[in-house]
Amino acid sequence: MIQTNIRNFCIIAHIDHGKSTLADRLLEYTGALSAREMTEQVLDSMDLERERGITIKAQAVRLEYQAKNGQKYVLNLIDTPGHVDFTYEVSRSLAACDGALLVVDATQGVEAQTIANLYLALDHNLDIIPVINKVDLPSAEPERVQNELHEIIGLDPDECIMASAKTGLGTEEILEAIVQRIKPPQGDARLPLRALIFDSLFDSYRGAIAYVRLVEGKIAIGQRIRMMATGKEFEVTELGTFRPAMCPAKELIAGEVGFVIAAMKNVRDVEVGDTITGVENAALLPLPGYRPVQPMVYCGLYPVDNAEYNDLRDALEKLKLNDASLIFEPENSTALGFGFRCGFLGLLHMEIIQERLEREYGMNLIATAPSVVYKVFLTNGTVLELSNPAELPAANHLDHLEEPYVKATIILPSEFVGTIMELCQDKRGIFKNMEYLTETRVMLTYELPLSEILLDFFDKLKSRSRGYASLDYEYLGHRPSELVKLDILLNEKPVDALSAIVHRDKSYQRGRQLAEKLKEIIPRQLFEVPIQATIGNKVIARETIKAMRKDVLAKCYGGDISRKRKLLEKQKEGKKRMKQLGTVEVPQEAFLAVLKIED
Ligand SMILES: Nc1nc2c(ncn2[C@@H]2O[C@H](COP(=O)(O)OP(=O)(O)OP(=O)(O)O)[C@@H](O)[C@H]2O)c(=O)[nH]1
Repeated sequence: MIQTNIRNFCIIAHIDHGKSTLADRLLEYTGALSAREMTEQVLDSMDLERERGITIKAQAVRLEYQAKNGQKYVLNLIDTPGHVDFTYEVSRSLAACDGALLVVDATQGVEAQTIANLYLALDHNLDIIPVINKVDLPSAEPERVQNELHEIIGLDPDECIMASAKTGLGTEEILEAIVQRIKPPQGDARLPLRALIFDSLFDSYRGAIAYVRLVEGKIAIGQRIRMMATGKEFEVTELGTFRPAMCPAKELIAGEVGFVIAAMKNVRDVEVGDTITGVENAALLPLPGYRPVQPMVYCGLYPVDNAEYNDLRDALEKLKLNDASLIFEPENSTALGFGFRCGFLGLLHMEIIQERLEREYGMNLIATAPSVVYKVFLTNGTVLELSNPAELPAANHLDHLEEPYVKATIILPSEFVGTIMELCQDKRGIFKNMEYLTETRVMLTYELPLSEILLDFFDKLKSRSRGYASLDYEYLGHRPSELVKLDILLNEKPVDALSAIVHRDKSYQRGRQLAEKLKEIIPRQLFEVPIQATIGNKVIARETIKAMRKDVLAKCYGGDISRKRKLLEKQKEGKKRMKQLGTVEVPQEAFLAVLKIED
């Protein structure tokens, strides 16, 4: 019993190559939405996503299409996140599909993320339909892109569909290709239930909602279900499909994509990648590929005003309801007071959470520099996982440290190869491979410490390649590294929130630069403030902030009162983000100074 009239597919594309626009065209063509309703792109639903123009949460929509052969088909489009932070979410969305549209911008060509996601799709055995988009643009070079796809993955140039998501060119051809070239779902509805959770959402009335792909069996309202990884059990209260609004159904069967609601209190009850089975007639094995959430990047978040500590905790708890990958625990810093150490999937995820805390919850925050997770091997044989550099035990207790490494894939025009290789070398990269994709485009593979990528790798990559290089990376594992702790003292007092773990070879240089940078950033105070950088007990750099009488009104010559008020307001604004450390006032940028150091 196989559902021959269903096709489950996703769209793989590099950022800005036109995934959302193409999805809109498909929705419009199949009548899922009228043109008038199409004022906004449907699949990116969070405000922040729209503003940043990226896709964060995977979602799904069901299209109905009458093919040229006269048959009706149900096409489930599963949206995938487009950013390297969300690789695991991407892999779960791909696992829910049988085929993928590979969208490549005809003016840009294949990029690092296209390749990374394409390889993921091939791993999942998806049928690939290459779509060359934006052929309406004068600068489009569809033949070159066709060639690249042929060189890189051996795709037959004749298989490529020329399209413009803007004008609608190629839309029908794409829909026909989905029906003809993507295999129907293979699972049997008579087997015990196995449904893959590929995404989840929190609704304040209904609790957590699971987005599922039924792989085998059936699920019906009233059925008792079990989450195979967590063992939690629930009773199904609502089911249905997305068209794109939620449309209720009595049951879902193998091959279908839809949602399940079962009085689940928060998104941790519905972990992405987990398998739903029945309490009765349970499946023996879960679907492959589940992995618990693993944050890669941590930072400390502290309220500027200590009285807002409880508000911050409430806000984080609310965000966590809807974001299973956000992790936080209380932390105490001598410099910053009470706050939280928060774990994120990557830098973008971190920025999004910070921005939401500030915008949606009105928090005024100090964020410390992001850190990776180090493995600390102590002389007594214990191993610690450490995400806060300030907590590194003293050197005499340390046997050695390990830091996370990633495999980085960089695609760039060949003229920039020299400068980018130099950059990778400088970031402690280990060269692995260089491959010409075409005459003018090169793919470089390096192994790099994740901490170097967090620093400023991406910005430097972009500036050195005039924006043309693209980067993707995946976690390889932890490796031993010669790391030391760099401390900063302000006014003779160590500031724990400014401590950093750095490579021994770079520690002196980093200490000097950090002291210089802090001198620039920290405003003059009423007294002289020494800044010292130390490793162990050794001072490796020293700067002094000269004393100054702060008298902003002096500039006004006692004249215009409105101007005076303006200046005072401005000064108040400037103060907001200041944190009083002992007797010294330190602005937010100081805690991120370590990220902004120029080589
Ligand atoms: N001229 C032209 N512009 C297009 C076409 N398709 C998309 N665009 C434009 O390209 C930009 C990026 O398109 P999106 O659909 O937002 O890209 P995306 O791949 O969904 O981006 P992410 O959501 O970040 O992954 C938008 O400004 C679109 O209007 C096309 O076929 N022709």
